[in-house]
Amino acid sequence: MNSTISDAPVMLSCQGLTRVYSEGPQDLTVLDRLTLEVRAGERVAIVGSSGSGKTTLLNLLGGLDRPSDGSVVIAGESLAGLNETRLGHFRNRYIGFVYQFHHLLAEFSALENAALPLIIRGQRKKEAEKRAMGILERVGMKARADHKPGELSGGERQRVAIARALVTDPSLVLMDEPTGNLDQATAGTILTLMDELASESACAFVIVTHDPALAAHQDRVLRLDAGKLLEQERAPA
Ligand SMILES: Nc1ncnc2c1ncn2[C@@H]1O[C@H](COP(=O)(O)OP(=O)(O)OP(=O)(O)O)[C@@H](O)[C@H]1O
Repeated sequence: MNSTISDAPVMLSCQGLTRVYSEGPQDLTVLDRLTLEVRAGERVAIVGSSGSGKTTLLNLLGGLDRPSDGSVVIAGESLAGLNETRLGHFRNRYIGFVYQFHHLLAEFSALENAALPLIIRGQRKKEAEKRAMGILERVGMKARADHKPGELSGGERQRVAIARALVTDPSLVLMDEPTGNLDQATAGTILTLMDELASESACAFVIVTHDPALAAHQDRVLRLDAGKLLEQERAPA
């Protein structure tokens, strides 16, 4: 970790984080007293085999699911203390999500989709769309801004979802395979944008990925194994 990041405030902290699924015939402990700390401006990749619990972890970090035990604290706020309404406001204010299924609204244009978090926050449409257009330009989607998701390719939809996640200037961005649908050149554009945001606005990133190149590009790589996160040794450059 470079010294600027190690001095930065903690943006995300998990202590004793545990998730047990009790729906089946046997309890399944997917996360087992896991610890995680991510600082402002830091980008952390989470890797691990299929079924190791990466999506489960991401859902807990984003407050989309509640832990069986332990805490998630983001920007000093413990998610356990927030009811669903306040959690919704908190998410809109602090967290950007990029999920594999990007959940763009089919009847809205790329621009309207990207502007939506700002509209929800109460910003005027014109201002929201101006800001959204700026981000769409940075992900190479300005020329397609008027198109609806059904008229876009998978990679283009992914870029709109990334623009939507970043439009609010969030403190923490949670990403699940963000470059999964993208060719190398477009993935490179997204990586550059993430680098810029991490340094410009001290945004913290937690990125779940199977892509070794994407993982290696981040400040730290953590492997999820047997319910815990282990620091992964880096290959020498
Ligand atoms: N709602 C649920 N109820 C019961 N078990 C679940 C539930 N969600 C996930 N699991 C189980 O928890 C384990 C972890 O699942 P999870 O989706 O978090 O893994 P993952 O690391 O994201 O996998 P992949 O890389 O394949 O997406 C799996 O064994 C899965 O079957």
